[in-house]
Amino acid sequence: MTQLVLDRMVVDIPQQGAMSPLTMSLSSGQLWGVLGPNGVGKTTLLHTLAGILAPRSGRIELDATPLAKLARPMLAQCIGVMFQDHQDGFPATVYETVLLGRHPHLGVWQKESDQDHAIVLNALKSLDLLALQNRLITELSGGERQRVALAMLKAQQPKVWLVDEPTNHLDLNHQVRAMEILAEQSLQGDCVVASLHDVNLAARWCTHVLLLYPDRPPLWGESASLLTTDHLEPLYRQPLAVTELEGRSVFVPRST
Ligand SMILES: Nc1ncnc2c1ncn2[C@@H]1O[C@H](COP(=O)(O)OP(=O)(O)OP(=O)(O)O)[C@@H](O)[C@H]1O
Repeated sequence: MTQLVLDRMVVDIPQQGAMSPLTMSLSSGQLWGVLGPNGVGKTTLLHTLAGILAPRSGRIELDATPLAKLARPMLAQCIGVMFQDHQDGFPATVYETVLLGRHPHLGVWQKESDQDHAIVLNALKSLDLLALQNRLITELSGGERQRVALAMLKAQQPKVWLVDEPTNHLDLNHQVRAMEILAEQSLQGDCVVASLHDVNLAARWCTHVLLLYPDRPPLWGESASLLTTDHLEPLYRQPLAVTELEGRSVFVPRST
């Protein structure tokens, strides 16, 4: 059982006043959607949960150990991060890039094992990338590059997944595939946290949501109770209509 515990944790958003503290637990088996308008701090929150940025105040613990005290190799094995922008430092192939996901699990001089290669092939297959495995990542489309980033994260096999806008650039079929992979991982016992702009993807797949408002305290809890027009209209400052489809809520913008 993996648990990321936030105790009165305040995200340090540059040039902003004090944000409301978050006291919550993110656990194995949960798929969290972080929702909120542009600039509210979703990416900054994910970077803070990854230990890349320090919180302004409060504590974050991974399985009862303060994040700041976890050794870097352990952090790299346990927490996987997918950033919004992918910086391609050098022209590696798709296969080589996904293989990098295995590196937190290898010793300094250790070569990748047959098992590592099998994990990489499985990740490539899941993201529909087998045919592209020998292509240079610098020559891929935005959506193909996004799928490589997700495959690399899958190959890493972290216990905690922090993914920033996982469906960015993806066509409808691959959006569904990406959300299915995140849901599968949470069902297999990982803790998954994804920032999302599509409230309908959140309603379909997320078990829990964290709603970050620019002008009122955040709300968090089970998706079924929080994803309502009462909570979402002030979140986006957008009137919404809601309907039921296949037993789920579907939100549509209304004209003002
Ligand atoms: N390096 C930086 N220096 C100064 N301000 C920054 C920096 N990075 C982010 N910010 C500011 O911090 C705030 C939160 O940014 P963040 O990227 O976390 O928002 P977000 O909710 O992920 O937005 P979006 O939905 O547009 O991706 C924004 O006002 C942004 O302008």
